[in-house]
Amino acid sequence: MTEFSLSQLEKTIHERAHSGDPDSWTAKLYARGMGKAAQKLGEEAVEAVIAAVSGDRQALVSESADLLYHWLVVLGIAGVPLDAVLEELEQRTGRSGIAEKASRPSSG
Ligand SMILES: N=c1c2ncn([C@@H]3O[C@H](COP(=O)(O)OP(=O)(O)OP(=O)(O)O)[C@@H](O)[C@H]3O)c2ncn1[C@@H]1O[C@H](COP(=O)(O)O)[C@@H](O)[C@H]1O
Repeated sequence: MTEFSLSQLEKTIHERAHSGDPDSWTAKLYARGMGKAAQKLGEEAVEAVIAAVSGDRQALVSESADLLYHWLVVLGIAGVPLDAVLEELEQRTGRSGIAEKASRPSSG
């Protein structure tokens, strides 16, 4: 199990975005703005879908990494912290009733 976390990547993205390093892909994406970053997010999502339906496990791993990176860039440009998304997901675990339904004995 890796120690790496999305929270760590979010911090790296924030640092690189404001680094002024001309070799930084993150800084370039931030400079090009939300339109380009969102386009890249969409492209990576499509590539992940293609990998999934074609059964290419290694490509799915790689495209998923690209997808998560570009998703964090889009969140960063939008000024939405990763924590806001995690809190939303956390709330849904209580709101959906899925856990309650799963623990309820079947009536049939
Ligand atoms: N996880 C990533 C990551 N995943 C993908 N990419 C980059 O995303 C780009 C997407 O590749 P594409 O071939 O789709 O894009 P392209 O064809 O070059 O671009 P367009 O023609 O679409 O404009 C590549 O340049 C990849 O290097 C990433 N760039 C950076 N990171 C992380 O961000 C950190 C900081 O990176 P820099 O900002 O480059 O220092 C790195 O240490 C990594 O942890």
